[in-house]
Amino acid sequence: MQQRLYGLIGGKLGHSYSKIIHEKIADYTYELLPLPTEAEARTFMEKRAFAAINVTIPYKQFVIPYCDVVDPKAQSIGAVNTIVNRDGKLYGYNTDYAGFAYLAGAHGVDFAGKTVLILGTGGTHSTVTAVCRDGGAKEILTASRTGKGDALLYSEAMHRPDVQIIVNTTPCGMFPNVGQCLIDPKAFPALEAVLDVVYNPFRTELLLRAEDYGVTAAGGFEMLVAQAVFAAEHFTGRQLDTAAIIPAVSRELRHQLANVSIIGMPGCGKSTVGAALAKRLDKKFVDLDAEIERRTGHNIPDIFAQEGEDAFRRYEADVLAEVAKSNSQVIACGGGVIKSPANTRALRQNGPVLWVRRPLEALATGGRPLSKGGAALKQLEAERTPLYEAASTVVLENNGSLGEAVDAAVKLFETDEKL
Ligand SMILES: Nc1ncnc2c1ncn2[C@@H]1O[C@H](COP(=O)(O)OP(=O)(O)O)[C@@H](O)[C@H]1O
Ligand SMILES: O=C(O)C1=C[C@@H](OP(=O)(O)O)[C@@H](O)[C@H](O)C1
Ligand SMILES: [Mg+2]
Repeated sequence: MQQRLYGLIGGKLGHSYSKIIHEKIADYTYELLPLPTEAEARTFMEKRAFAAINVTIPYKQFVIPYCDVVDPKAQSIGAVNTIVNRDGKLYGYNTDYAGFAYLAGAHGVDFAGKTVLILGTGGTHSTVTAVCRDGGAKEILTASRTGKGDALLYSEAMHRPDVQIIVNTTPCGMFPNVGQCLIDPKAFPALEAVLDVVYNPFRTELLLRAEDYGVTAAGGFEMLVAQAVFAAEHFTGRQLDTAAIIPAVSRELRHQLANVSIIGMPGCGKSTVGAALAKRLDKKFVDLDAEIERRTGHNIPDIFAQEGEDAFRRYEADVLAEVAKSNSQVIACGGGVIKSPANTRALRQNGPVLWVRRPLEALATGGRPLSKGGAALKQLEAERTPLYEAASTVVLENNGSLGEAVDAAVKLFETDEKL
């Protein structure tokens, strides 16, 4: 019997971060245990050959009858995500509940007296409903694709101007199908906050739009870490300093996974600083212009000369959409990337956007179709400054040596709390 087995069961576990998270907080080895079919899940649960497991889609309901004792909260929600084997008896808990409550609390979202709209009717819907209800929500509305039962259609939900908090529990906007969302936050005049249980990307399209609209927006990453920390307490039977551990682990992992995107005027040093920064942060370096040249088989001046700027912008948007979904990269963009709002959202979805500023007279101009120098460059700068300002989250003044610029960029990233 493998009584020391700790891990995660679920249908497909390809991109799970649970192993990394658990091994940061506890000293057991944590295995990813994919069980593609229900027959395999049944055999696994019947054998009980594990010390403790987490459970994910599609088995959170399925495992309940195998538990000898089910925590009342998990029972009423109808989902178990944590099972501990104590002397052959299985104890089931739901730490997603506390994980979601943590996420809301960490962002100052209080459900008391509020009208909440929950998107989706799947597994996480009942967990989120329980947190909202226990938190004293005034009214809880649900929207779904079919509008079956008590649910509204998404189109109907858009006509509820009383909605103050929106929670997405669907996989819409999740990697690899980023850039999609079910409703537009702009349709809700009383909106205060949007929470999304999706954690990859860090900011889904729904959250990016909510941020643009000026309301509190938080993704599921801290919920993922929090549910794991609460599960680790059950696994080990020890109380952890959750208030300190959850933010520390979230912060460390976010820094590890985040992209840093670099924007700024053509010739300001994005590619040069970016390549050095990637080495220092141990991230993959992607130069967007080089990637466009690689994928199209043409160099940038030729694309401008033969197909024009509009065609170049389409290549740029397509390549960026693909590149920006992956993690742990430094992405040096071309100077004009900020001309499209969809591009700036793509950059922002997985980390900070660094604006490199360099005096106009110091900008390199060679091989740059739009950098003719003189008055034209000054005009370009005047047009783009507000766009760089709006798209960026941090600013790097590149007016000393290259080494100084790279050191400053590393420091800006390491001290960034808004990743
Ligand atoms: N602080 C700096 N000191 C000296 N040269 C710099 C500095 N920053 C950038 N450069 C130089 O400017 C040129 C343009 O840099 P590059 O990274 O290609 O810019 P971008 O990608 O923004 O167009 C390169 O030759 C680079 O070495
Ligand atoms: O500013 C721009 O519109 C452009 C900047 C260039 O990249 P750099 O900023 O790296 O020179 C390149 O993408 C293209 O020539 C268009
Ligand atoms: Mg460049």
